[in-house]
Amino acid sequence: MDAIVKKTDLGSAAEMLEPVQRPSREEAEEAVRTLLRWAGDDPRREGLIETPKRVVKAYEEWFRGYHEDPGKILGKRFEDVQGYDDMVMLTHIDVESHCEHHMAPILGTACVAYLPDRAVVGISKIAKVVEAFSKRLQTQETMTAQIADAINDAMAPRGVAVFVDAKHQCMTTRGVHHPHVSTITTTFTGEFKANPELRERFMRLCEQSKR
Ligand SMILES: Nc1nc2c(ncn2[C@@H]2O[C@H](COP(=O)(O)OP(=O)(O)OP(=O)(O)O)[C@@H](O)[C@H]2O)c(=O)[nH]1
Ligand SMILES: [Zn+2]
Repeated sequence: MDAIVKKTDLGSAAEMLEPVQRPSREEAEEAVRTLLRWAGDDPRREGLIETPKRVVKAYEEWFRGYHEDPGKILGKRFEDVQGYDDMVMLTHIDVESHCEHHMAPILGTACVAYLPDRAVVGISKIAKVVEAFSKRLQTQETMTAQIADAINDAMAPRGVAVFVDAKHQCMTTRGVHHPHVSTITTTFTGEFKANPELRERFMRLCEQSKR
């Protein structure tokens, strides 16, 4: 029987390991040359000469979330909102991530809502938090939970709701080849978790915004 790998096991195992050393840019480019040879091509041919450099630059963009701190992003709050205490919700937040199993793109959208407790944050910061977690190697479940946790920890709102709908290219372009499958994940905290009506309102607004 296959072993069940729990995140907690991985966490404690990872804690015992030496911290990973970030390779130099040259080493990263050399790794790309190795993969090009593995794919069956010749990294010395003209069209591929600059490819390692471009791939490493693309990685900086796709994985920049490792260098972003969601707590800091959400650090500035506004209290002068005339007592507004209803849901603040963002829809159609683009999600461009990569799966941690195959490093293949995960493409979709997110809806995020929170119930403020006195203070709100600049709405762009919510989109930035989604980016900070999506620009990493992810599973959709982890990313969804991390977005909710970060908002919860930084703002202590009365509740957070996160909905992610995405396509995994490791499933659509390879493996099982199901090109139309979408994966939906949700995380609810606080009042969203406790109150089904509130949760349904969030889900309805999410669905409506997709039409
Ligand atoms: N739970 C979860 N699974 C994911 C996610 N992204 C990809 N996967 C799945 O992770 C699994 C990895 O499975 P493995 O059996 O280790 O690898 P594999 O043989 O390449 O899997 P196949 O994709 O089925 O060919 C696959 O079932 C993927 O569909 C994700 O965000 N969440
Ligand atoms: Zn995958």
